[in-house]
Amino acid sequence: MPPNDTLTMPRTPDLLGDYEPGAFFFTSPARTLLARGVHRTISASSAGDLRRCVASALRDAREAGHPDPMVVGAVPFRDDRPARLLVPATVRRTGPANGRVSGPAPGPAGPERTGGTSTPFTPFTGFTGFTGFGPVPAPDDYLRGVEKALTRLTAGELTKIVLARALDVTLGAPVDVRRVLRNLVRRDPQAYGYAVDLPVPGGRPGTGTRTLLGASPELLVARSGRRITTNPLAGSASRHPDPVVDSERGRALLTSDKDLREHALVIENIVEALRPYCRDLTVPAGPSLLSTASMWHLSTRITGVLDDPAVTSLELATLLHPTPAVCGTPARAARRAIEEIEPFDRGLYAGLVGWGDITGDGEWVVTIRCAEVADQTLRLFAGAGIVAGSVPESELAETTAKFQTMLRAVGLDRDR
Ligand SMILES: C=C(O[C@H]1C=CC=C(C(=O)O)[C@@H]1O)C(=O)O
Repeated sequence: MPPNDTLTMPRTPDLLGDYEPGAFFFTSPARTLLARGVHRTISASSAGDLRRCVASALRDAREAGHPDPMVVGAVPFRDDRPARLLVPATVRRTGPANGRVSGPAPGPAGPERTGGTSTPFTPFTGFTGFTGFGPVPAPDDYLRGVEKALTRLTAGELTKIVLARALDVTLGAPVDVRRVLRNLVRRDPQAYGYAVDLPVPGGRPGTGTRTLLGASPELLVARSGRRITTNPLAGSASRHPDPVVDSERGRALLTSDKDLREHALVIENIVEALRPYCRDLTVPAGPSLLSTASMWHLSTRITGVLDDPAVTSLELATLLHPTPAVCGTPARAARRAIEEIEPFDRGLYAGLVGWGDITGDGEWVVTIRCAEVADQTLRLFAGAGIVAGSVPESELAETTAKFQTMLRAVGLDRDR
């Protein structure tokens, strides 16, 4: 057997291969989950209500004899929008998804990477042609939105804001959801791949006609017993197919004053939020580089030990959300400015997606590098952090680069 076969040999069970629309799929560097069926849906009207509803749904499920009560799904960016969380009927778990390569993936020589790494630009072929692209807002309007944000930054109303845009893509045939998910996971093996079944008006849960798909590089929080980990990202540069240029971009990001400030605001906010909950918080002195197939990011991996083991992963996640990596500072002013400037509803984009079990353990990642898929259409989302000194054209280019994660998984790789 050629030595490389060990890298692609199917593991059993192959949960990625078994995924069908209607199910919940989540994969992290530690594990893969495939959840099917609905034991109970969770409806809540606020974040506090959500925590209570989840805790009681898990207790009820155990009392009803459920062998493995767990909550899975996604929580939206805005706390006045409904979450998409449920206790599934069955959950299968295994190690990292089929096709993941253990250890660091090969990449160009260059800056040290302490986060995950991916090799850039592996094309996928065989998709049906597309019939249309619709950016929301139009690129010129996004530039004007960034200008508005810069005015508010100068006026001192804000220190940072994340402005996003959407991209509507129409294909010539229904989207092959299974295939797009497989491409996302294989292309970014260090990322958190996910698929969440979404409600359709009048439809039953689990029917699989609308799906949120993505591959997020950003861990909001994971809890394993008392140990917690968070890995905020902020500060970005796009990858380049030439390894020398690519490495140079990573190196430049590590010393970019604007990106380091953008990153530091996120870390300060998260550390401040976690301190009261942790007896021990380990925060690296400065960021390192993390890469996806499309992007370089500044990354800080923070670990801690919980004072109170009763605090669940979902409680921690909703405590941190929305971090300045998706919203801004001060949070309330940033949220208001986002509502005023962005001409679309973020929905589940920039929220959290993951799982939590009855012990309180779980993994929740930031819902980015994603798209809502329905029939022949996809709505992609991408945002960029704006601080004093941001250049509108660069922020537009950054969102274009972030769209590439989904576009390439669909077999499209033109800049939009
Ligand atoms: C908001 C997004 O990315 C966040 C995560 C990493 C880097 C970011 C940045 O540099 O702006 C964003 O904070 C997105 O991908 O839509």
